[in-house]
Amino acid sequence: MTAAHDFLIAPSILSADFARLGEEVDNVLAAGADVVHFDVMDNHYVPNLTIGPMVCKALRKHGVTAPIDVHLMVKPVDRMISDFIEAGASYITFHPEASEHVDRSLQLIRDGGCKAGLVFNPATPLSYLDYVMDKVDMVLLMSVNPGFGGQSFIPGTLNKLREARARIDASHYDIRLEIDGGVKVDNIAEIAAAGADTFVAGSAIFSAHQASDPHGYDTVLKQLRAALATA
Ligand SMILES: O=C(CO)[C@@H](O)[C@H](O)COP(=O)(O)O
Repeated sequence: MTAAHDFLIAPSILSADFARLGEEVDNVLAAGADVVHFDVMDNHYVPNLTIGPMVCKALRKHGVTAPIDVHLMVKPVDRMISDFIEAGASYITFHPEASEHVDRSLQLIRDGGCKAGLVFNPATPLSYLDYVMDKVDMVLLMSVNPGFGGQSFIPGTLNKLREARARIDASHYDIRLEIDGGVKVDNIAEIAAAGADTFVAGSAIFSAHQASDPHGYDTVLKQLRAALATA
């Protein structure tokens, strides 16, 4: 199991104010976030449409140096992989059922100098990892059905996390186990105890910054870390 100090918190910018995206990203990173989680939706693989490589490039140009974790919810995936490599992504993850050639897509990501990952919807079996564990740097378990922020954590994901953690530990590869969907201050410790080491949180973080609480991001990130310390 990953050491507690290795927990990473990745705010999902899906819940940020897109009209002030650069400032929003600066503020969550200044408040102690580790990674920028970047949700790409195509209104085909998932029923929503968000942002593409130009926005990733713009964040790099704006001065963001933190890792950018690009979650591709698109089909097909390979063209977007090349574009996000060029745009400055750090991690690129995709859904295996959205790629005709999973091994090739993983290799494309690594050949471009990025870390590669597979994403599992709540009902997608972990068996997609068979035969490609050596090409994976990240396993991302969705704890909601993809497409929207603000949904509730699906409790069955805890058992799936335990199963994924066992697979990763048995593989002896250096693979991060990320969880995405409905992560909050009151459930993050239980999620960590089930094996996750990287935590995407959208609404929990971005809803914390309000006019009445200008330090909301600091407060919620401290609360998430304090909860993780108990895991
Ligand atoms: O990829 C997705 C949704 O498809 C997520 O990254 C959500 O954006 C997480 O939002 P919260 O559940 O934390 O509000």
